[in-house]
Amino acid sequence: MSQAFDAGDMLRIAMPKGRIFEEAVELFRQAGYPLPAEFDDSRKLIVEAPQANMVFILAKPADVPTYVEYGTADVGVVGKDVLLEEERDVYELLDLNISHCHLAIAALPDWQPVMYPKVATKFPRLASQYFREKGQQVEIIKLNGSIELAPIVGLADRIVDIVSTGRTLRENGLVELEKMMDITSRLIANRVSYRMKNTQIEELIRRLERVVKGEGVR
Ligand SMILES: Nc1ncnc2c1ncn2[C@@H]1O[C@H](COP(=O)(O)OP(=O)(O)OP(=O)(O)O)[C@@H](O)[C@H]1O
Ligand SMILES: O=P(O)(O)OC[C@H]1O[C@H](OP(=O)(O)OP(=O)(O)O)[C@H](O)[C@@H]1O
Repeated sequence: MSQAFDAGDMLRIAMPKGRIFEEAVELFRQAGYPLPAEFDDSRKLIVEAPQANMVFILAKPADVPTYVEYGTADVGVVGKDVLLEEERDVYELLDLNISHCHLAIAALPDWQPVMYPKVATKFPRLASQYFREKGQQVEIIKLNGSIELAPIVGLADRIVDIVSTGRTLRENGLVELEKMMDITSRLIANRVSYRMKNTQIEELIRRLERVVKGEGVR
């Protein structure tokens, strides 16, 4: 493997680009880790925060558990939805209580029960497991985004997708049929890093936990 990425003794943190990013950066700052202004407006994918002794790997949300499982990152921040879908071998350390949303089943208001409903989703594993546990046979259609489109254009009878404000469902004329689970973002760790960098990681958990609980740092 290439040695191009040498983080020294800095803690390597996989951060999801996208909507979790800002909240997670704010959380780390509140926890007393000085993150450079570069974070707020940059296209760089590796950002060092020397004063915090951290280096951040900015990845696609769905790839964060992969970087952590393979030990390219020591810890990572990821939505519980992605964590369950990816089924990576990592430790889940802390509920960060950010990026609140829920996973739901939705459809057009005039939906009809059919024998083998087609279900479009970005979360094929989670959706399959959910319907299997309910004893319902469905056909899962994996999509990569704009899931709400599927019932409108006739690709699927139902969708399994993230709902936050409900605006996307509303504006596309869909209704929520069933809430599947609440989702927040989690701190995860590589199993070996958790042992080898235990002091650093435990300190990170302790500081983040205090912010999450609203107790402030120290
Ligand atoms: N509308 C939302 N409101 C709040 N949190 C959300 C919302 N949608 C998704 N999330 C949470 O944020 C995480 C990242 O979502 P985001 O939309 O940034 O990425 P994505 O759409 O999964 O990735 P990509 O940009 O690669 O398509 C999700 O895994 C989920 O936990
Ligand atoms: O309830 P709301 O507040 O409207 O948020 C829900 C929407 O947000 C997410 O989509 P995202 O913006 O990530 O786009 P995507 O369809 O490309 O995944 C999710 O997949 C819903 O479409």
